[in-house]
Amino acid sequence: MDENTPNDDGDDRASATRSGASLESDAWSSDDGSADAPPSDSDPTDPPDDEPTTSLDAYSDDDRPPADDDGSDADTGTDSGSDDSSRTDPSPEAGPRETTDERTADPPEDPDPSDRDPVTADDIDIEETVGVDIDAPTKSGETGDLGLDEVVLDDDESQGLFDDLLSGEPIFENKEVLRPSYTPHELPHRNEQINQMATILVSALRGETPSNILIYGKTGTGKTASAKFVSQELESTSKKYDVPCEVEYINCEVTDTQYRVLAQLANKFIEKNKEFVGSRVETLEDLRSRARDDVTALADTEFDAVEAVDERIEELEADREGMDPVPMTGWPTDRVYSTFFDAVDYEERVVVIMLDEIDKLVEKSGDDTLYNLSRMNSELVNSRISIMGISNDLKFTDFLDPRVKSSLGEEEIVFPPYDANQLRDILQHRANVAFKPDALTDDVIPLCAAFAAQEHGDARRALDLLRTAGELAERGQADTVEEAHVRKAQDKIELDRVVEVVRTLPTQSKIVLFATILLEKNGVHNVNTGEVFNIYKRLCEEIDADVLTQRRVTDLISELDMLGIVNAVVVSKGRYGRTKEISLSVPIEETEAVLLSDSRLGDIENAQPFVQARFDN
Ligand SMILES: Nc1ncnc2c1ncn2[C@@H]1O[C@H](COP(=O)(O)OP(=O)(O)OP(=O)(O)O)[C@@H](O)[C@H]1O
Repeated sequence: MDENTPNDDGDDRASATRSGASLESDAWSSDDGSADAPPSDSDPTDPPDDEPTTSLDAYSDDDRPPADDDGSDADTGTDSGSDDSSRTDPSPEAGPRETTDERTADPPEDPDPSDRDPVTADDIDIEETVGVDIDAPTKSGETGDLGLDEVVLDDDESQGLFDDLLSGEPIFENKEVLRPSYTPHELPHRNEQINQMATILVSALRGETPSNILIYGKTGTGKTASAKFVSQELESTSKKYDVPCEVEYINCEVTDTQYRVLAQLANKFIEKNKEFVGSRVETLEDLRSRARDDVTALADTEFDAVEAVDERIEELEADREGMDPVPMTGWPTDRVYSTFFDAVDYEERVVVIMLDEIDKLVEKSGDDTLYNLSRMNSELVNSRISIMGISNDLKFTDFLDPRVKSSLGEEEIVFPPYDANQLRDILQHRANVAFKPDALTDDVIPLCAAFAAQEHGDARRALDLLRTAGELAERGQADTVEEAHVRKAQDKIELDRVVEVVRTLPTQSKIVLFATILLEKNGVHNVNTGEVFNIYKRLCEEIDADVLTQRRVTDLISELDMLGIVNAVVVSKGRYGRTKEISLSVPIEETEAVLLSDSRLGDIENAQPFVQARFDN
């Protein structure tokens, strides 16, 4: 679903791109050299922009860790030192001894210059570097004969790197509250859905099997947050009333095969069973020792003699011995299934299995897991299970076996997208905890909410936007977060998304995109498929990649269009038929940098001749 979003945005930008120079006029533009230019135009002296938090940053050649600054100082030092390069000239006239004389002439009182005579050229280099680097004579007022101690002292000075950043009044009170990993205690505008879930799951607290639930809704509509909130409540209430009820959460995007789902569940229950056995054995051992002293300790227990307690302890210990965890690979699936089955049925309990991104599991490995889980209740003796599936793909049940479909969808709950007002409330709740008082100007939250509402009412996006805007303000050492920070944050997040999409493209699509970029960089806008294909072919030959047919390349262009990376419009050329005019919908420099970070495309050292050749044809 996310994939559609860049497409929309891309169209907007594409129209701007298309209004650029015509094919002929800029054909020989002076952009030529820029293919080799560093991708980012960020100012390397601006420390805030250097934070490597965005994926784009990773591709920026301008990013230098602060240590590089020191490095460049060192370079400067060496350069200035090289003014005196004659001193290190190994020619007979300028030997090491002369150098020493020149240097030792500076400090007024050298205790015994003659002692220095045997100094070698190597020694001089070290002194020279140290002298220039740390500027010691001026600082300490001592001689230029510096020891390592001074170097260490100078290091103390570099510890000021973070002082400036720390001294700025921080904007955030608790940034973690805005991160996706934070589970909020309050979920405004989700009361209805939360109550629906609670009404269904309350049967678990009565020892009955709750109906299976399917939760649908677009990304960022609070499905996971609400489901986790309800599970926490369920588990804490079950503890309060001492009812055995547990919730197991599985993210099927990560755990995406039947084997892994069953193994993960089996291991969780094995772990719990071991804990249960451990505490039971402890209690029984205590009982046994009391009963040995006084048999009446067994009154009101299920045991009539100390031997019976012994037997039970032995049984439990044997059980514990047999509780081997399932390895993450290697067992036949039936064995994993039966291990899970035995583990879950070891004790009396009601288990809710929460399968987040359940559509990913079905997509990857079919509906076997769901089938097996949904028929388990008819065979379980002590326990009961119920499935809570969460999906942002409304149609995934179309691929399910009808039996699974009907059993899984006993109850369905839909999470509608948030509108701008709802997002505003959500942001306000979080902002109260996340930011210092008065750190936000009045228009920040409404603007974040409005941007996110345009994108199918995604609360995650709204929170990201608010956090990024805060971070940008903090890095710019601003006192408050302002509208401009939100707009900058919106651009940054959009760019990060583009970078991620481009980075994960298949190589062939990357070559096609690179061909389009090369043309556009040379001022050739609204290129047609044939032109892209010609450059594409040459690039493939250069890096030894398979050359696809023009038809396939046209398909790849359509895919890039669907991802919002290029905009391809079919135009009629009268009697010459129809062709596709392609323009880029993403920022050129950044996209090119991402493409060149691919090891295969990075091999293309100078792409200019390919584009030149196009004009020669
Ligand atoms: N009503 C709400 N109140 C406060 N925070 C919310 C609310 N709804 C969503 N959020 C926050 O938005 C972010 C995304 O929510 P969540 O992960 O629950 O969405 P989702 O619908 O499960 O999305 P996906 O399908 O992509 O997993 C989380 O950080 C969550 O805390």
